[in-house]
Amino acid sequence: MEFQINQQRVPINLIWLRNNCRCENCFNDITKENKLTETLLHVAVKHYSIDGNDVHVVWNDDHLSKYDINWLHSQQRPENRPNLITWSGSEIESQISIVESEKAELTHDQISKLVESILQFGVGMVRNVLPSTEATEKICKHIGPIMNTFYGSMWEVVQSSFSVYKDTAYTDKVVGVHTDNTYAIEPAGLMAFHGLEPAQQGGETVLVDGFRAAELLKIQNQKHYDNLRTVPIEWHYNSDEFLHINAIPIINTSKVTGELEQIRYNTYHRSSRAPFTAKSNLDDYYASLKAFENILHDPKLAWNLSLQPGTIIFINNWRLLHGRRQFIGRRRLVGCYQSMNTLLSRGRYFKLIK
Ligand SMILES: C[N+](C)(C)CCCC[C@H](N)C(=O)O
Ligand SMILES: O=C(O)CCC(=O)C(=O)O
Repeated sequence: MEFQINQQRVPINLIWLRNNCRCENCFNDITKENKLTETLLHVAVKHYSIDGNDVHVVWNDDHLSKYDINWLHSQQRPENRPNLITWSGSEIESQISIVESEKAELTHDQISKLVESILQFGVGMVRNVLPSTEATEKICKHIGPIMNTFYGSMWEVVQSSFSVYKDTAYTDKVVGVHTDNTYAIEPAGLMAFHGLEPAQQGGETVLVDGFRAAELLKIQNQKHYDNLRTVPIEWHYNSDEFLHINAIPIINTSKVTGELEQIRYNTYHRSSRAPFTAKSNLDDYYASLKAFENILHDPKLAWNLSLQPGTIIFINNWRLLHGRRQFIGRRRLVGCYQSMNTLLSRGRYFKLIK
């Protein structure tokens, strides 16, 4: 049905409209929960009227509904998120938000700026933080709850943990750019790193914008892009009692908007199972994978930085790939994972997403 609203003809589905009535019998305005326990299908409008910003509807069963015009419009489209700005290399350093904390406290505006930077660029920083796990945790909790995984909640990257996790991250070797938890059903959305004890030599961090890499792949060869977007590939984490396996494509787009949503790439955790595509397509798939890796490893895309005590870097683990150079001597990072739900919820709280 089309409603004539402010000289505009606005197409509205009546079943949607009736099942989203906001009156006190249909909707709990305290809990924001629907009260209708099943979908009402056989609905018809007896008549409707417009009074300023309100649309009044009388339904065929004489039920009365009132809707705000702006709300009606807003519910016909996906939520708006800050414009994604993709980047290559260290150009990004001057664009991201770097907020200065005071005694591991952040103001409302500082947290909003940090979350906006992470939503836009995939990265943000907090400086002037006491070089301790406790101060790091306090800052991270300003964004929201910390994820507790088999690595623990606040975790550290030190070589002494290798015997538990048996993962290259817990060595002094180079770790190529990757996203974490590719083997998980839901990878951590946000990673915080605080370099409490930089190595004597080496250990620098490398960041790559995976969305920029995916954009470049799509421009270079749509078939390569489609291969990585459609073919599930199996990832695993296999260490004593930690046995995680999941098969998900490398490039994942939103089912609502079609926009890039998640990059999952970690060559260390790619399992031995063949990618889930026709055997006849496997050679092409590996050519697509190689083309993407060539882009990921292009020095022009890399932002090389050194994590120093006092600065926490927050990265969107669904978008940015991180890695590190090999190092000599003792090196200790602390940090945590936080969920994508937490990051996006904070974006809504600060009205960055609406
Ligand atoms: C970040 N933290 C120290 C907890 C884990 C380090 C290992 C991450 C693992 N290689 C993965 O790709 O998920
Ligand atoms: O050691 C680092 O800088 C990062 C290690 C790593 O890749 C990780 O913890 O996921």
